[in-house]
Amino acid sequence: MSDRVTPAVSFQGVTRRYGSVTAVRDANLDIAPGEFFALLGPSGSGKTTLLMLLAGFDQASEGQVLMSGTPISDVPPHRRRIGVVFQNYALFPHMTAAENVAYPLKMRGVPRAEREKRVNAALGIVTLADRGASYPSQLSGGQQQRVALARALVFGPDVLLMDEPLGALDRRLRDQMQVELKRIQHELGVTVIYVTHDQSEAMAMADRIGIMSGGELLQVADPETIYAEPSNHFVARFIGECSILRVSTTEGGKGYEIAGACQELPAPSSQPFDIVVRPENVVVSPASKPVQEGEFGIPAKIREVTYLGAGWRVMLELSDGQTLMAGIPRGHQLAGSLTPDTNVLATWSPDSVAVLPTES
Ligand SMILES: Nc1ncnc2c1ncn2[C@@H]1O[C@H](COP(=O)(O)OP(=O)(O)OP(=O)(O)O)[C@@H](O)[C@H]1O
Repeated sequence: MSDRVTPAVSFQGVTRRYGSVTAVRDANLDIAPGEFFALLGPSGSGKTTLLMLLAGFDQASEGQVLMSGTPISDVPPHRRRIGVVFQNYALFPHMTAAENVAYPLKMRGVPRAEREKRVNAALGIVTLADRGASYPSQLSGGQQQRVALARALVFGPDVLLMDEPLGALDRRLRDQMQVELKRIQHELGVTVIYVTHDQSEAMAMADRIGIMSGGELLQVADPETIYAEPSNHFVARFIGECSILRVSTTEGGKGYEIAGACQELPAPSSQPFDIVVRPENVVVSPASKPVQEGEFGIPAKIREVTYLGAGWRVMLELSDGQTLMAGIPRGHQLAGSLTPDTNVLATWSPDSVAVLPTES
């Protein structure tokens, strides 16, 4: 993010404790205006707590939260210019869609004529202009979530917080809504902070992702960087599939060795280290194939084969017992002979792996 732009949202040294539980620990994070930021992590990692602190439904134990450079601890939730959408829509069942959307405006004392204009515009944005008179029970899950979104957007918030907003929808509808949400965000230029535990959703939608575990922000980066250069084992495993292999350097430090296979390749100075290998970067060849210059090659044995439709996922075992996952596309020369106990050669380009410090 550019240094010149005042962040729409900043968390500065934010910690939140509940008795002996530290829900968020020393969070430091700047989110740019108009950014789509995903908070991704397993259940209980502190994602919702961060949102609640920003929305004003909770107070930090330490540190401060700023919006557009101004600390907001004394600003009540309804004055923070933040819209919130949760997984369970939280629509009022006795109000029509239009009345639901009008509610925040009514609370803010917006006159009737202006209210109607804005409600129609908000329902138009979520492509429900013709359903204003419907009650929530007459709408599908996806439509109800659109109404909730219109209600969060109707007063023109600077920041939109979404906590697992698509969690209750089936896969197909979720994919559609992802595209829709991106369109709306683009159209309005609103800053979005989006909580999810679904890594593919975060990858598909976010400009940047913050990975949380145990109350800590482990890595904040764009999706490509998180995938290609995870900062530790947890991030590597949480985002996509991978194998993490223990590596040692060869004598003289001129190369590295995995399960007895050596290659003259540049190695990091801290030893030993691990590498993260993504299955799509592993090429599986007949065992007799020689290793080409510039690639890392290692003999392996097929342990398990899983058919995925578009190809196969194979689990390979190295001579020291480490496992390596590889993707085999349809039409691959070994497609017909992918059987357990077959000896193969696994190769990859050293550029395609991430290097990580060893973790015990
Ligand atoms: N009001 C509270 N009182 C006590 N502990 C709480 C409270 N709110 C959250 N916690 C604890 O703080 C930790 C973080 O919770 P949080 O809801 O922020 O996680 P999350 O990542 O949003 O999880 P999920 O994906 O399940 O919603 C958890 O251990 C939770 O039990």
